[in-house]
Amino acid sequence: SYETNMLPNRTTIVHLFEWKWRDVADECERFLAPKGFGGVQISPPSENLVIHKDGQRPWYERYQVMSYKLITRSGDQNDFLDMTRRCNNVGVRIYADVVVNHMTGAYKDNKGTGGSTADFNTYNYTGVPYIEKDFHNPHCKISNYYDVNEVRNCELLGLKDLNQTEEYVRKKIVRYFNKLIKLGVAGFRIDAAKHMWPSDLKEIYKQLNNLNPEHGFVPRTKPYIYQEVIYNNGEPIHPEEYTPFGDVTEFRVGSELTNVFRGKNAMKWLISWGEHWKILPRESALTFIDNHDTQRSNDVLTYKESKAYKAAIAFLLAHPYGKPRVMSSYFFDNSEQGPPSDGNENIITPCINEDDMCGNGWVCEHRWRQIYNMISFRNAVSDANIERWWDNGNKQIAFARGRFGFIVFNGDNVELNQNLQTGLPQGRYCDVISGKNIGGKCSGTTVRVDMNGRAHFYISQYAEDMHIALHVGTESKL
Ligand SMILES: O=C(NCCCOc1c(-c2ccc(O)c(O)c2)oc2cc(O)cc(O)c2c1=O)[C@@H]1CCCN1C(=O)/C=C/c1ccc(O)c(O)c1
Repeated sequence: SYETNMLPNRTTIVHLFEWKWRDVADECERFLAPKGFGGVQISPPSENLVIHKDGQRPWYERYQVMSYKLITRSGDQNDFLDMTRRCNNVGVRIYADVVVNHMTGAYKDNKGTGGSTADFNTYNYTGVPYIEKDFHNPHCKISNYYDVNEVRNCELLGLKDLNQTEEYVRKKIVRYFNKLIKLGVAGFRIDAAKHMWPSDLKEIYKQLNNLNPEHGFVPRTKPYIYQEVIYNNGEPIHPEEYTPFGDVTEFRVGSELTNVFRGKNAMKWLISWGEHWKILPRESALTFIDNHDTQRSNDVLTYKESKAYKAAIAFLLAHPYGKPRVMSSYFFDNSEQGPPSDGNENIITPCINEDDMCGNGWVCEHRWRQIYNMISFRNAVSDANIERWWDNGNKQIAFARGRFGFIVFNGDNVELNQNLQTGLPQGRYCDVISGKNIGGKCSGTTVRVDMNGRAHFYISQYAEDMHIALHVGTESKL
């Protein structure tokens, strides 16, 4: 299993999708560090093609690479270093989303966010430089996901497919990764890893430098690598091909938990959550409910179904399986819509309202009390086992994490009214879902645990949230 390089009592990554580097740095200092977040996944920092579609900049332009220059709408190399310095200073790590499977598709304009140009027809990318020999030949498009050679050697959607088996291409990619390592990142999200040969990736990772001790990393620390491998039932390419040299994004967590928290599958089955559900071994799994891509399909829960979404996230964070990442989005009503921007196509800075939530187009799920309070729950319970599982045989469940935390869910269409054994030390606790401990008083529900660890729980089927969570950290225990 792979070390995430987060500080000891931090556990969770937040994906600040499309945020600017200066805004990430501000968020690290004013919110993420105080709330105990472990790290930030940032959008691809490499120069991308400027795409105009229906009068807007579609979000996926950032996955069409023009060069490895650190110039995007999120900022330039100086902004990047400012972000890593300030975030690492407060113990929040930076994980870069890196796109090295391909360059761009063919497009009517050929301008990059850093001014680089390219001739797509002759596969000539002057900003790197790459020329035709650096791409897979003969050129072909992926049409059959059951042909492993096609998936690796052909173009995804016409995106020019680099040949990572070629020494020159490997060198360019290694140099790009090592530049980011020198600039203080803690690791990488390898975009479209499924479309690259495992042997090539393994060879590339072997040439990566250790993390930069100037950013607070212990000398000789390896970057944390998690690889995007979307597994669809029956496809010949399996995530296990990639786990010998890095972690893998476990998409099935999002789809399975969506089924349960949308009520399609009884919650009681979650007693066996984990490898028993035919998902990756927990030490290799980067887990999430939704990501920037899947949140645009209707296949998984997102901020748009907020009650079920908050409960699914709470379960993800309360359960020891995997290394979780939470999504932080901007509002969108069409699937190609890019981030909130001004009249000059500049991404606008999220504004923070007096209720600590974001405004001007940003959802900022990570600032929802029901979500950030579960980050500190996960930190507080650390690696304690699941104990004292209870369920009503259907859609009401509860479980403890050792003697450090306890969580109850009511997904039924009847009230939950139970006296349960929590295993927690005697005392009064604030439910961190309905409120928080403010100066020794609970702004939401207060739960008394008696000397035998028992407590009474009531959750109406009409309640704003379907769950209650308690833990021994100061956010909860009075
Ligand atoms: O309809 C679309 N795409 C076809 C279906 C999604 O296929 C894509 C997959 C993909 C999807 C499913 C798979 O099983 C798979 O092996 C690959 O990975 C990508 C990775 C990229 O770096 C850039 C891309 O354009 C894609 C992509 O289009 C729209 C319009 C173009 C971009 N796009 C999108 O929907 C963009 C999606 C996208 C972008 C970045 C990602 O990291 C990602 O996972 C998906």
